Amino acid sequence: MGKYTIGVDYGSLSGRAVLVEVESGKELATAVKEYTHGVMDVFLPDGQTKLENDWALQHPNDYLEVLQITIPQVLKESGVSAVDVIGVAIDFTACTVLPIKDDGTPLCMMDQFSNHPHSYVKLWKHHAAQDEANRLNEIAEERGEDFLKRYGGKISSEWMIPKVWQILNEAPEIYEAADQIVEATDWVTSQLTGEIRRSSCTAGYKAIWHKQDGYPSKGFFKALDPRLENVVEEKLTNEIFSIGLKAGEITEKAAELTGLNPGTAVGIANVDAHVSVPAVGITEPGKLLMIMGTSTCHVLLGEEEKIVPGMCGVVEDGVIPGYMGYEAGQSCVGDHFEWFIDNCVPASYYQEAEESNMNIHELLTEKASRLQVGESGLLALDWWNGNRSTLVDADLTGVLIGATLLTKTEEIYRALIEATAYGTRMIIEAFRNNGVPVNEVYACGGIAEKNSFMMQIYSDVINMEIKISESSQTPALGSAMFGAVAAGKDRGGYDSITDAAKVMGRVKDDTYMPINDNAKVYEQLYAEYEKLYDYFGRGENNVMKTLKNIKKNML
Ligand SMILES: Nc1ncnc2c1ncn2[C@@H]1O[C@H](COP(=O)(O)OP(=O)(O)O)[C@@H](O)[C@H]1O
Ligand SMILES: O=C(CO)[C@H](O)[C@H](O)COP(=O)(O)O
Repeated sequence: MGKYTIGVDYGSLSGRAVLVEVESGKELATAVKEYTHGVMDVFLPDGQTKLENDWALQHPNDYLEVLQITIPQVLKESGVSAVDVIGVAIDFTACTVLPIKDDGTPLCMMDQFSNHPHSYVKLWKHHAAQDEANRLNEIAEERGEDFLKRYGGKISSEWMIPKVWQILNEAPEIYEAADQIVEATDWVTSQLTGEIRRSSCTAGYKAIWHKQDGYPSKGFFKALDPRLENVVEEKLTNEIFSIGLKAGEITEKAAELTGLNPGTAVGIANVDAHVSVPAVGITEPGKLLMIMGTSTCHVLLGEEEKIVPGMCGVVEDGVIPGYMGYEAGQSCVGDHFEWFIDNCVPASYYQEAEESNMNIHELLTEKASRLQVGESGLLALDWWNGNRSTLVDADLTGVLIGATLLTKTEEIYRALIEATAYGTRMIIEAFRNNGVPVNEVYACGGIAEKNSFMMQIYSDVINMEIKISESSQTPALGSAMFGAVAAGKDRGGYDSITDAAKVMGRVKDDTYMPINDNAKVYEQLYAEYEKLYDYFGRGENNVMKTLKNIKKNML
């Protein structure tokens, strides 16, 4: 009898489940549920409580709806009986965090807090804790804190401690009422198993936890704010579980919600980017995976703990047990194009797209692909949502240089694509220059799947071959693999993620190869990008921050 495993991937706008055959890695069914509340960045669900600039919240009930709708749907669509599903695991955007009570109830789902913005889930791209991040980085630097090096020299405002501190600063009553502040991936997993077991992946990359040293010292937290001295014991926990372990089993309550059998193995939770690595078959150093969607994450394995300025983090066992897992990223990739189509594309283009039976991205891509490299005379910086790597500064903003009265919409679209490719090259060079080899490049995610023109640009800009994931649901497949590992070989799964990757992870036969002539021109353009990057990003011209301050004072 065949055995099956389910992975659920929670993205920025929707959750997707995939049901996979364990012995072949074949995906039998997929189901998607858009979040009912989407991303809340203007109002709370009451439609009245206004959110400030740089906020991005979600509703935890949307995550439970994903389980309730997609899991029964993949079971039904595949015709697989729940008895034959041996494991399940999830992955999530991160750092996406929420305050909860000890029994798992999110504060925002309690009447007294439902109108309080700080009681909701803070999505990874909630950037309103930048002040806290800045202060944290200053204090850590003054104290010579060793951990800073492991996070590329700076802790991002997207990560756990700045977000926790923001809650404490702006809503001490919420901080006080929370028994724990937890990553959404660990919370949803606890809704399946009945117990919170925090993952080494989320703790390591997002909460400054280290396998040998644990969290930063009490002295450090006290230096941030005396009220934070015991934050680990009071709101986090010292007990961290390695990815690849079993988090528990499906409870009776979770069985009712999902249609799975009680007792089904549940894997320790993962992050969407990291979980994708084994799903493309990577289990060794030197192979960088780009997970390209709303944002892009770059994940890479290494043998040793090297210090790479501006990376997001290096975590032992953070991706594949036995290796150092490196992460870097760009906070705005798909979002870059989304902003453009929402704000800068004339109605005539939409009309043309409709007449040509294309979506607007496809039309703009098609028009942009008719241009020669360098023909538009444009160059952009990809910082519309700040810069995660290598500058770690959410206060940086976008730049477009070279526009004239003749500049066309598709030229700007192409310049924005190119900007994200230059940003990726900057990251690859940072790894290489600091002793972490990048010998091969892989890509997965919505953009790697949907936009081959963009992938060709990336190949030309980085001047390397790019291999593409075979799965269109790579993170969900990775989670399904971790579900099979949680079940273990005795129950029909695998004993390690490396074993699972050998069978279940794969890439397409067709790859992108750099086009020499294009690569030569991109070399010149990249040199100009590098100059702008340093000029605006490293303090020579702080105009972006000055403008932000003026804007803040006007609000
Ligand atoms: N053809 C396309 N070319 C470039 N970007 C696209 C295209 N289609 C969608 N996008 C962008 O991709 C992002 C969604 O990526 P996806 O991987 O599906 O989601 P997520 O990152 O939330 O997992 C959106 O920001 C959207 O603007
Ligand atoms: O920080 C991350 C992972 O560490 C991701 O950028 C975040 O999870 C969002 O992912 P996506 O672009 O797929 O929505």
